[in-house]
Amino acid sequence: MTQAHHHIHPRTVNYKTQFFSSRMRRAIDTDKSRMEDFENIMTISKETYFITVRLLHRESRMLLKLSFSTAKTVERLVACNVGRVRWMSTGMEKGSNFFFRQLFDTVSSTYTYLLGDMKTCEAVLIDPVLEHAERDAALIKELGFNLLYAMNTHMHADHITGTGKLKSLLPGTKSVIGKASGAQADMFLIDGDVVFFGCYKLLATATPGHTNGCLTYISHEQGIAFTGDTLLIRGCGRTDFQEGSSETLYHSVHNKIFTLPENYTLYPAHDYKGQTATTVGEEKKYNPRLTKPLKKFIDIMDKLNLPYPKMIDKAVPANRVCGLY
Ligand SMILES: N[C@@H](CCC(=O)N[C@@H](CSS)C(=O)NCC(=O)O)C(=O)O
Repeated sequence: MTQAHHHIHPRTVNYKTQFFSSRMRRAIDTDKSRMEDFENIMTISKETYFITVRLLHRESRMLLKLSFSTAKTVERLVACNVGRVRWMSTGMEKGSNFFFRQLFDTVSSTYTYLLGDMKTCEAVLIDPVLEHAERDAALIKELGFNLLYAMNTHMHADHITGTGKLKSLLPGTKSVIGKASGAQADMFLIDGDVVFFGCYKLLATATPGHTNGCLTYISHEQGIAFTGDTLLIRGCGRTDFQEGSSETLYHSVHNKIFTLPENYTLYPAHDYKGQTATTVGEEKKYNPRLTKPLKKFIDIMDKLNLPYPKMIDKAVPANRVCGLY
């Protein structure tokens, strides 16, 4: 199922709407007299309403941000400083059963992400690296997770995926990749597919350009997205091999990533400068490539002149079978 998101301009909202849970209503009612100025931003998909309400606390000048969905899967209370919009969390606040861990490979500068439901113990791993399969499996076991899926954002060229090895270390794990990647796996995703783990889910969104099969995995509940090599922090994936196309990548980013709410945190597959995450708002403002018009972007990409990844001749054939699925 494909989810289309439309942004409705902020407008006054009746906070007594039936969409609020009693817990949330109580929280607002308790301090009602001190709340001034509220607005809401609504994101509507086919099945869910995501509503963010901003309430300004008159005395402390704190901005309370309440995000929730009518699907009742999420209720977040995020406090941030007025003006600075410093998010305290991305849905990983106290009380949530959402588990998130960013892991790193220093050789290929690859990030691997472990996500889990701490209540049901179901987990997924995004973009594992072969050389760290044992580390990842040990962590998963230690934390008591049951790894459902070893997922790839795309067919990597700079390292061999850890998927195959993880399947043998953690029997029952299924390999997952985009159908358009042309790779072999246990499960193939197309745009709009949803992967479930416990009570959480990831929406697979096609973002081709670096490769044909590139997917961005979005968690609307947590306000986070895993962009693979499509969008890097202040950069983007190269487009000079596999099925690379600068024009396609540009449209993927502008239509599928930059249309997400600006406070969504983005987690890339790589960073070469020691940065760990970014946001949609930051990249829309500061990405030195993707803030440019299409023609200029293509010109920048044509002139990148990057050396081929050292592992490409080994990695691509191995990843065609997901490191043996
Ligand atoms: N030096 C590394 C490869 C670096 C590289 O080419 N990274 C890719 C993503 S992995 S295919 C990329 O798209 N980089 C874009 C950029 O602007 O850096 C190696 O030899 O493995």
